[in-house]
Amino acid sequence: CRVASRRRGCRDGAPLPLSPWAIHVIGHLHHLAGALPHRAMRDLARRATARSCCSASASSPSSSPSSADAAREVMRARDLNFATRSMSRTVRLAFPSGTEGIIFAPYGEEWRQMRKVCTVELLSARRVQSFWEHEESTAAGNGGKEDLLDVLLRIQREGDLQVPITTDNIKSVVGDMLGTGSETVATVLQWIMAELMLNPRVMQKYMHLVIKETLRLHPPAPLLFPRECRSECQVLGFTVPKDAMVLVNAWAISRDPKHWDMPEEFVPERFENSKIDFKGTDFEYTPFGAGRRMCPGIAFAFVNMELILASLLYHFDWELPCGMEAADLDMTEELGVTVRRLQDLDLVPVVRVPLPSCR
Ligand code: HEM
Repeated sequence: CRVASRRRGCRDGAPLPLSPWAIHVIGHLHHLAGALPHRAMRDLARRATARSCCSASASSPSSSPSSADAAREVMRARDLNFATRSMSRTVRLAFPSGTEGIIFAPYGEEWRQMRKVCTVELLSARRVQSFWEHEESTAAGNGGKEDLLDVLLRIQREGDLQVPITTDNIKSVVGDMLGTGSETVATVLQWIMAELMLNPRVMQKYMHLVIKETLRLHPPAPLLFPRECRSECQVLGFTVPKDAMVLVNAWAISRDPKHWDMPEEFVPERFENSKIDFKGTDFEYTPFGAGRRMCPGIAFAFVNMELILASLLYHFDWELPCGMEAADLDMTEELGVTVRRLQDLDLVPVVRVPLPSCR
Protein backbone atom coordinates (compact mmCIF):
# COMPACT_ATOMS: atom_id res chain seq x y z
CA CYS A 1 0.00 0.00 0.00
CA ARG A 2 1.42 3.32 -1.11
CA VAL A 3 0.20 5.26 1.91
CA ALA A 4 1.53 2.72 4.38
CA SER A 5 4.93 2.35 2.76
CA ARG A 6 5.36 6.10 2.50
CA ARG A 7 4.60 6.42 6.18
CA ARG A 8 6.98 3.63 7.10
CA GLY A 9 9.85 5.49 5.47
CA CYS A 10 12.45 7.67 7.16
CA ARG A 11 12.70 11.44 7.20
CA ASP A 12 15.98 13.11 8.03
CA GLY A 13 17.28 9.77 9.23
CA ALA A 14 14.49 9.30 11.79
CA PRO A 15 11.84 6.67 11.02
CA LEU A 16 8.13 7.34 11.31
CA PRO A 17 6.49 5.74 14.37
CA LEU A 18 5.94 1.99 14.04
CA SER A 19 2.84 1.25 12.08
CA PRO A 20 0.64 -1.86 11.79
CA TRP A 21 -0.42 -3.15 8.36
CA ALA A 22 -2.77 -0.88 6.46
CA ILE A 23 -5.52 -1.22 3.87
CA HIS A 24 -5.88 1.23 1.01
CA VAL A 25 -8.33 4.08 1.75
CA ILE A 26 -9.25 3.02 5.29
CA GLY A 27 -5.63 2.90 6.45
CA HIS A 28 -5.47 1.32 9.93
CA LEU A 29 -9.04 1.82 11.02
CA HIS A 30 -9.72 -1.94 10.95
CA HIS A 31 -7.26 -2.34 13.86
CA LEU A 32 -9.63 -0.26 15.98
CA ALA A 33 -12.70 -2.39 15.22
CA GLY A 34 -14.16 -4.45 18.05
CA ALA A 35 -12.51 -2.65 20.98
CA LEU A 36 -12.69 0.81 22.44
CA PRO A 37 -9.98 3.01 20.85
CA HIS A 38 -7.82 3.43 23.98
CA ARG A 39 -7.75 -0.35 24.50
CA ALA A 40 -7.10 -1.14 20.82
CA MET A 41 -4.30 1.45 20.67
CA ARG A 42 -2.69 0.10 23.85
CA ASP A 43 -2.70 -3.41 22.35
CA LEU A 44 -1.20 -2.12 19.10
CA ALA A 45 1.50 -0.27 21.01
CA ARG A 46 2.27 -3.40 23.07
CA ARG A 47 2.76 -5.36 19.88
CA ALA A 48 5.10 -2.73 18.47
CA THR A 49 8.66 -2.86 19.72
CA ALA A 50 8.71 0.83 20.59
CA ARG A 51 5.95 2.10 22.81
CA SER A 52 4.52 4.56 20.39
CA CYS A 53 2.28 3.72 17.56
CA CYS A 54 1.25 5.36 14.36
CA SER A 55 -1.96 4.75 12.50
CA ALA A 56 -3.32 6.46 9.46
CA SER A 57 -6.20 6.74 7.11
CA ALA A 58 -5.29 7.84 3.61
CA SER A 59 -5.69 11.49 4.48
CA SER A 60 -4.85 11.83 8.16
CA PRO A 61 -1.82 10.31 9.87
CA SER A 62 -2.14 9.94 13.61
CA SER A 63 0.13 8.87 16.40
CA SER A 64 -0.77 7.50 19.81
CA PRO A 65 2.03 7.69 22.37
CA SER A 66 1.40 5.00 25.00
CA SER A 67 4.40 5.49 27.27
CA ALA A 68 5.14 8.11 29.91
CA ASP A 69 8.38 8.99 28.08
CA ALA A 70 6.56 9.73 24.84
CA ALA A 71 3.85 11.67 26.72
CA ARG A 72 6.57 13.78 28.36
CA GLU A 73 8.05 14.55 24.95
CA VAL A 74 4.67 15.58 23.51
CA MET A 75 3.32 17.54 26.48
CA ARG A 76 6.49 19.02 27.91
CA ALA A 77 9.61 18.96 25.70
CA ARG A 78 7.68 19.75 22.48
CA ASP A 79 4.52 21.09 24.05
CA LEU A 80 4.40 24.21 21.89
CA ASN A 81 4.60 22.12 18.73
CA PHE A 82 1.59 20.03 19.87
CA ALA A 83 -0.39 22.88 21.44
CA THR A 84 -3.06 23.05 18.79
CA ARG A 85 -6.09 20.81 18.47
CA SER A 86 -6.77 18.43 15.64
CA MET A 87 -10.22 18.97 14.12
CA SER A 88 -11.99 16.39 11.98
CA ARG A 89 -14.22 17.63 9.16
CA THR A 90 -17.31 16.79 11.23
CA VAL A 91 -16.10 18.80 14.21
CA ARG A 92 -15.18 21.66 11.85
CA LEU A 93 -18.78 21.67 10.54
CA ALA A 94 -20.04 22.05 14.11
CA PHE A 95 -17.51 24.79 14.94
CA PRO A 96 -16.87 27.12 11.98
CA SER A 97 -13.82 29.34 12.24
CA GLY A 98 -14.13 31.85 15.08
CA THR A 99 -16.64 29.77 17.08
CA GLU A 100 -14.30 27.06 18.39
CA GLY A 101 -14.64 28.08 22.05
CA ILE A 102 -11.63 26.87 24.05
CA ILE A 103 -11.41 23.12 23.65
CA PHE A 104 -11.18 23.16 19.86
CA ALA A 105 -9.59 26.58 19.45
CA PRO A 106 -6.41 26.56 17.38
CA TYR A 107 -3.34 27.63 19.34
CA GLY A 108 -3.01 31.39 19.16
CA GLU A 109 -3.97 34.71 20.70
CA GLU A 110 -7.73 34.08 20.65
CA TRP A 111 -7.38 30.76 22.51
CA ARG A 112 -4.89 32.29 25.00
CA GLN A 113 -7.19 35.21 25.73
CA MET A 114 -10.30 33.06 26.18
CA ARG A 115 -8.49 30.53 28.36
CA LYS A 116 -7.17 33.35 30.55
CA VAL A 117 -10.64 34.82 31.01
CA CYS A 118 -12.10 31.44 31.98
CA THR A 119 -9.21 30.52 34.27
CA VAL A 120 -9.19 33.82 36.10
CA GLU A 121 -12.93 34.45 36.19
CA LEU A 122 -14.26 30.95 36.75
CA LEU A 123 -11.71 28.27 37.49
CA SER A 124 -9.03 29.77 39.77
CA ALA A 125 -8.89 28.44 43.33
CA ARG A 126 -10.12 31.84 44.57
CA ARG A 127 -13.14 31.78 42.26
CA VAL A 128 -13.97 28.18 43.10
CA GLN A 129 -14.02 29.15 46.79
CA SER A 130 -16.15 32.18 46.06
CA PHE A 131 -18.97 30.13 44.52
CA TRP A 132 -20.19 29.36 48.08
CA GLU A 133 -20.46 33.18 48.81
CA HIS A 134 -22.47 33.55 45.32
CA GLU A 135 -25.16 31.00 46.27
CA GLU A 136 -25.93 32.72 49.56
CA SER A 137 -26.07 36.24 48.18
CA THR A 138 -28.32 35.11 45.33
CA ALA A 139 -30.59 33.35 47.80
CA ALA A 140 -30.66 36.51 49.88
CA GLY A 141 -31.88 38.41 46.84
CA ASN A 142 -28.73 40.47 46.51
CA GLY A 143 -28.41 39.69 42.85
CA GLY A 144 -25.19 37.70 43.32
CA LYS A 145 -21.90 38.28 41.60
CA GLU A 146 -21.11 38.01 37.93
CA ASP A 147 -21.13 34.50 36.53
CA LEU A 148 -19.06 33.40 33.51
CA LEU A 149 -21.66 34.57 31.01
CA ASP A 150 -21.91 37.99 32.67
CA VAL A 151 -18.12 38.25 32.58
CA LEU A 152 -17.83 37.28 28.92
CA LEU A 153 -20.60 39.69 27.88
CA ARG A 154 -19.02 42.49 29.90
CA ILE A 155 -15.61 41.87 28.33
CA GLN A 156 -17.22 41.77 24.89
CA ARG A 157 -19.01 45.09 25.61
CA GLU A 158 -15.90 46.79 26.95
CA GLY A 159 -14.14 45.74 23.76
CA ASP A 160 -10.53 46.52 24.81
CA LEU A 161 -9.23 43.12 23.70
CA GLN A 162 -6.52 42.17 21.27
CA VAL A 163 -8.98 39.82 19.52
CA PRO A 164 -12.67 40.81 19.74
CA ILE A 165 -14.97 38.11 21.17
CA THR A 166 -17.93 37.17 18.99
CA THR A 167 -21.29 36.18 20.44
CA ASP A 168 -20.99 32.78 18.72
CA ASN A 169 -17.68 32.19 20.45
CA ILE A 170 -19.19 33.12 23.80
CA LYS A 171 -21.87 30.47 23.20
CA SER A 172 -19.19 27.87 22.42
CA VAL A 173 -17.16 28.74 25.52
CA VAL A 174 -20.20 28.46 27.79
CA GLY A 175 -21.01 25.13 26.08
CA ASP A 176 -17.43 23.94 26.66
CA MET A 177 -17.63 24.77 30.34
CA LEU A 178 -21.01 23.13 30.88
CA GLY A 179 -20.12 20.10 28.76
CA THR A 180 -16.66 19.39 30.13
CA GLY A 181 -17.62 20.42 33.65
CA SER A 182 -20.62 18.13 34.05
CA GLU A 183 -20.00 15.07 31.85
CA THR A 184 -16.47 14.38 33.16
CA VAL A 185 -17.39 14.79 36.82
CA ALA A 186 -20.56 12.68 36.49
CA THR A 187 -18.61 9.93 34.72
CA VAL A 188 -15.90 9.79 37.37
CA LEU A 189 -18.45 9.76 40.20
CA GLN A 190 -20.20 6.75 38.67
CA TRP A 191 -16.89 4.89 38.41
CA ILE A 192 -16.04 5.85 42.01
CA MET A 193 -19.31 4.49 43.36
CA ALA A 194 -18.88 1.27 41.38
CA GLU A 195 -15.30 0.81 42.64
CA LEU A 196 -16.47 1.48 46.21
CA MET A 197 -19.05 -1.28 45.93
CA LEU A 198 -16.29 -3.62 44.79
CA ASN A 199 -13.90 -2.38 47.49
CA PRO A 200 -16.03 -1.42 50.54
CA ARG A 201 -12.96 -1.44 52.82
CA VAL A 202 -11.93 1.98 51.48
CA MET A 203 -15.37 3.60 51.64
CA GLN A 204 -15.20 6.81 53.70
CA LYS A 205 -11.59 6.09 54.63
CA TYR A 206 -9.62 7.71 51.87
CA MET A 207 -11.94 9.95 49.89
CA HIS A 208 -9.20 12.05 48.31
CA LEU A 209 -7.18 8.96 47.42
CA VAL A 210 -10.25 7.15 46.11
CA ILE A 211 -10.82 9.97 43.61
CA LYS A 212 -7.17 9.86 42.50
CA GLU A 213 -7.19 6.09 42.08
CA THR A 214 -10.44 6.18 40.12
CA LEU A 215 -8.96 8.81 37.79
CA ARG A 216 -5.98 6.47 37.29
CA LEU A 217 -8.08 3.45 36.35
CA HIS A 218 -10.93 5.29 34.63
CA PRO A 219 -9.81 8.64 33.17
CA PRO A 220 -12.97 9.95 31.49
CA ALA A 221 -10.92 11.16 28.50
CA PRO A 222 -8.53 8.20 28.11
CA LEU A 223 -6.86 9.61 24.97
CA LEU A 224 -7.01 13.18 26.34
CA PHE A 225 -8.22 15.59 23.64
CA PRO A 226 -6.59 15.31 20.20
CA ARG A 227 -3.50 17.44 19.60
CA GLU A 228 -2.05 18.29 16.20
CA CYS A 229 1.60 18.45 15.20
CA ARG A 230 2.24 22.02 14.00
CA SER A 231 5.53 21.25 12.26
CA GLU A 232 7.39 18.00 11.65
CA CYS A 233 9.48 17.00 14.65
CA GLN A 234 11.03 14.00 16.35
CA VAL A 235 9.61 12.21 19.39
CA LEU A 236 11.84 9.57 20.99
CA GLY A 237 13.74 9.19 17.75
CA PHE A 238 10.65 8.88 15.53
CA THR A 239 9.46 11.48 13.06
CA VAL A 240 5.99 12.89 13.63
CA PRO A 241 4.78 14.49 10.38
CA LYS A 242 3.24 17.97 10.26
CA ASP A 243 -0.57 17.91 10.77
CA ALA A 244 -0.49 14.42 12.34
CA MET A 245 -3.14 13.93 14.98
CA VAL A 246 -1.59 12.94 18.32
CA LEU A 247 -3.65 11.06 20.90
CA VAL A 248 -1.79 10.57 24.18
CA ASN A 249 -3.04 7.30 25.66
CA ALA A 250 -3.21 8.43 29.30
CA TRP A 251 -5.33 5.39 30.15
CA ALA A 252 -2.67 2.93 28.95
CA ILE A 253 0.13 4.88 30.62
CA SER A 254 -1.61 4.96 34.00
CA ARG A 255 -1.91 1.15 33.87
CA ASP A 256 1.65 0.56 32.69
CA PRO A 257 3.32 -2.07 34.93
CA LYS A 258 6.59 -0.23 34.38
CA HIS A 259 5.30 2.51 36.70
CA TRP A 260 2.56 0.89 38.79
CA ASP A 261 2.43 -2.15 41.10
CA MET A 262 -0.73 -4.19 40.57
CA PRO A 263 -1.75 -1.74 37.83
CA GLU A 264 -5.18 -3.30 37.19
CA GLU A 265 -6.16 -3.33 40.89
CA PHE A 266 -8.07 -0.58 42.70
CA VAL A 267 -5.67 0.39 45.51
CA PRO A 268 -6.21 4.01 46.69
CA GLU A 269 -3.54 3.55 49.38
CA ARG A 270 -0.89 3.59 46.64
CA PHE A 271 -1.20 7.40 46.66
CA GLU A 272 -0.95 7.71 50.46
CA ASN A 273 2.79 8.30 50.69
CA SER A 274 3.35 9.05 47.05
CA LYS A 275 4.29 12.35 45.48
CA ILE A 276 2.63 11.41 42.19
CA ASP A 277 -0.11 13.87 41.33
CA PHE A 278 -2.30 14.78 38.37
CA LYS A 279 -1.06 18.36 38.09
CA GLY A 280 0.74 17.70 34.80
CA THR A 281 4.30 17.04 35.95
CA ASP A 282 4.11 13.26 36.46
CA PHE A 283 3.74 11.80 32.99
CA GLU A 284 2.77 8.33 34.20
CA TYR A 285 -0.46 9.87 35.53
CA THR A 286 -2.12 12.59 33.43
CA PRO A 287 -5.93 12.25 33.60
CA PHE A 288 -6.15 16.04 33.09
CA GLY A 289 -3.45 16.21 30.40
CA ALA A 290 -0.36 18.40 30.72
CA GLY A 291 1.32 21.41 29.18
CA ARG A 292 -0.33 24.44 27.63
CA ARG A 293 -3.57 22.64 26.73
CA MET A 294 -3.94 20.92 30.11
CA CYS A 295 -7.40 21.00 31.70
CA PRO A 296 -7.94 24.37 33.40
CA GLY A 297 -10.84 22.96 35.46
CA ILE A 298 -8.93 20.72 37.89
CA ALA A 299 -9.67 22.72 41.07
CA PHE A 300 -13.31 23.11 40.10
CA ALA A 301 -13.66 19.42 39.21
CA PHE A 302 -11.99 18.22 42.39
CA VAL A 303 -14.05 20.39 44.71
CA ASN A 304 -17.19 19.28 42.90
CA MET A 305 -16.35 15.60 43.14
CA GLU A 306 -15.35 15.82 46.80
CA LEU A 307 -18.50 17.72 47.69
CA ILE A 308 -20.86 15.34 45.93
CA LEU A 309 -19.04 12.25 47.15
CA ALA A 310 -18.87 13.51 50.75
CA SER A 311 -22.64 14.16 50.72
CA LEU A 312 -23.38 10.74 49.23
CA LEU A 313 -21.20 8.93 51.77
CA TYR A 314 -22.10 11.03 54.80
CA HIS A 315 -25.86 10.76 54.44
CA PHE A 316 -26.18 7.22 53.09
CA ASP A 317 -24.76 3.74 53.28
CA TRP A 318 -24.82 2.18 49.85
CA GLU A 319 -25.81 -1.37 49.08
CA LEU A 320 -26.15 -3.49 46.00
CA PRO A 321 -29.72 -4.42 45.02
CA CYS A 322 -31.10 -7.51 46.73
CA GLY A 323 -29.51 -10.74 45.49
CA MET A 324 -26.61 -9.03 43.73
CA GLU A 325 -22.98 -9.72 44.68
CA ALA A 326 -20.03 -7.38 44.10
CA ALA A 327 -18.70 -9.92 41.61
CA ASP A 328 -21.87 -9.40 39.51
CA LEU A 329 -21.06 -5.71 38.92
CA ASP A 330 -20.43 -5.16 35.23
CA MET A 331 -17.46 -2.80 34.79
CA THR A 332 -17.63 -2.70 30.98
CA GLU A 333 -16.90 0.70 29.40
CA GLU A 334 -18.86 2.54 26.75
CA LEU A 335 -17.52 5.21 24.44
CA GLY A 336 -19.43 8.48 24.42
CA VAL A 337 -18.23 12.03 24.93
CA THR A 338 -16.39 10.43 27.83
CA VAL A 339 -15.72 6.76 28.55
CA ARG A 340 -18.62 5.95 30.83
CA ARG A 341 -20.03 2.77 32.32
CA LEU A 342 -21.93 0.71 29.78
CA GLN A 343 -24.52 -0.39 32.33
CA ASP A 344 -26.35 1.99 34.63
CA LEU A 345 -25.20 1.69 38.22
CA ASP A 346 -28.17 0.68 40.39
CA LEU A 347 -27.47 1.05 44.11
CA VAL A 348 -29.73 1.14 47.16
CA PRO A 349 -29.22 4.13 49.50
CA VAL A 350 -29.78 3.42 53.19
CA VAL A 351 -30.24 6.68 55.08
CA ARG A 352 -27.60 7.18 57.78
CA VAL A 353 -27.79 10.89 58.53
CA PRO A 354 -31.06 12.32 57.21
CA LEU A 355 -30.96 15.46 55.12
CA PRO A 356 -32.54 18.47 56.89
CA SER A 357 -35.58 18.33 54.59
CA CYS A 358 -36.16 14.59 55.36
CA ARG A 359 -36.42 15.08 59.13
C1 HEM B 1 -12.87 14.86 36.39
C2 HEM B 1 -13.02 15.96 35.72
C3 HEM B 1 -12.24 16.37 34.47
C4 HEM B 1 -11.31 15.67 33.74
C5 HEM B 1 -10.76 14.28 34.00
C6 HEM B 1 -10.89 16.55 32.65
C7 HEM B 1 -9.95 16.20 31.70
C8 HEM B 1 -9.54 17.04 30.68
C9 HEM B 1 -8.55 16.68 29.67
C10 HEM B 1 -7.85 15.33 29.59
C11 HEM B 1 -8.38 17.75 28.86
C12 HEM B 1 -7.43 17.84 27.65
C13 HEM B 1 -6.03 18.14 28.17
C14 HEM B 1 -4.93 18.05 27.15
O1 HEM B 1 -5.18 18.12 25.94
O2 HEM B 1 -3.76 17.93 27.58
C15 HEM B 1 -9.28 18.78 29.33
C16 HEM B 1 -9.40 20.03 28.74
C17 HEM B 1 -10.30 20.98 29.16
N1 HEM B 1 -11.10 20.92 30.29
FE1 HEM B 1 -11.24 19.39 31.57
N2 HEM B 1 -11.55 17.73 32.77
C18 HEM B 1 -12.37 17.68 33.86
C19 HEM B 1 -13.20 18.69 34.33
C20 HEM B 1 -13.31 19.93 33.78
C21 HEM B 1 -14.09 21.01 34.33
C22 HEM B 1 -14.91 20.93 35.63
C23 HEM B 1 -13.96 22.08 33.48
C24 HEM B 1 -14.58 23.45 33.55
C25 HEM B 1 -15.67 23.77 34.18
C26 HEM B 1 -13.08 21.66 32.41
C27 HEM B 1 -12.71 22.46 31.34
C28 HEM B 1 -11.81 22.09 30.35
C29 HEM B 1 -11.46 22.95 29.23
C30 HEM B 1 -12.03 24.33 28.92
C31 HEM B 1 -10.50 22.25 28.48
C32 HEM B 1 -9.82 22.70 27.20
C33 HEM B 1 -8.50 23.39 27.53
C34 HEM B 1 -7.74 23.87 26.29
O3 HEM B 1 -7.88 23.26 25.23
O4 HEM B 1 -7.00 24.85 26.43
N3 HEM B 1 -12.70 20.37 32.64
N4 HEM B 1 -9.96 18.33 30.43
